[in-house]
Amino acid sequence: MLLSNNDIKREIIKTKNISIHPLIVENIKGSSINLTASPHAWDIKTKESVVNDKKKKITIKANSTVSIFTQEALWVSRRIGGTYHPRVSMVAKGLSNISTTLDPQWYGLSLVTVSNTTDQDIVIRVGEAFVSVMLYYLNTPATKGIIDNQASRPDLYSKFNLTDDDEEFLALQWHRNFHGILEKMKKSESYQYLLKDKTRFRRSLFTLLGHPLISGSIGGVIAGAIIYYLKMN
Ligand SMILES: Nc1ccn([C@H]2C[C@H](O)[C@@H](COP(=O)(O)OP(=O)(O)OP(=O)(O)O)O2)c(=O)n1
Repeated sequence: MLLSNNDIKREIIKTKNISIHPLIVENIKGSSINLTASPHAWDIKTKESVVNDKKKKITIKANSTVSIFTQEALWVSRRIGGTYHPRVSMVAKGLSNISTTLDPQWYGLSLVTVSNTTDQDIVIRVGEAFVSVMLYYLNTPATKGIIDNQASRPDLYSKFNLTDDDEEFLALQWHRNFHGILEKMKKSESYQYLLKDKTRFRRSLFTLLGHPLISGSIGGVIAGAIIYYLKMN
């Protein structure tokens, strides 16, 4: 089942299935969450950084491909999986599709690779939302402990020529473990803001009654009560 904005917000508040830091509430859309570009990005051919000196712009040269780290680190539990998609506004500029997967139990930054299919350079601003993640509840939880990849993908970024800044950021511990992401998120103003508003994201009684297990149980209790009443008379 695809998560709506209310599902995502509710899960973030509960901290049992999703954590994200930094949490930008405006980037939670109807049925996805947008992730933003960090100042850590490289051309996959030259291996060099494609971020300008002021750390404000990422330039994707004509017909080239770059890997960009998201600013956000994400953790999902065994009950959630996801898919990465480009934003329509990015595709309209001539950037390629991004169709990759988010495994249950993943934690870390995302390294998103995107190609410029045009013969003109394309700029992504640092902090600009450039990829959407759609999240799904899994029918049954994935097997505990199966995580194929290391947090924030050192297997992939170690191939690039990292600047001092890149090295410093990628060595930070908070985005490399589940607790670090959770603790940072919980202390953030945006999390506190969501928390204050939490009653808005609770499942309504109507939605809960629609759940097969709950409606079945209520039906059973009512049927039992009727049978008991009829027997007594
Ligand atoms: N654009 C993306 C998509 C996913 N991931 C993270 C989250 C995923 O849970 C994890 C693993 O994704 P894949 O399994 O697709 O990675 P690989 O291509 O390395 O495959 P495999 O795990 O089979 O080696 O990488 C990422 O950093 N950037």
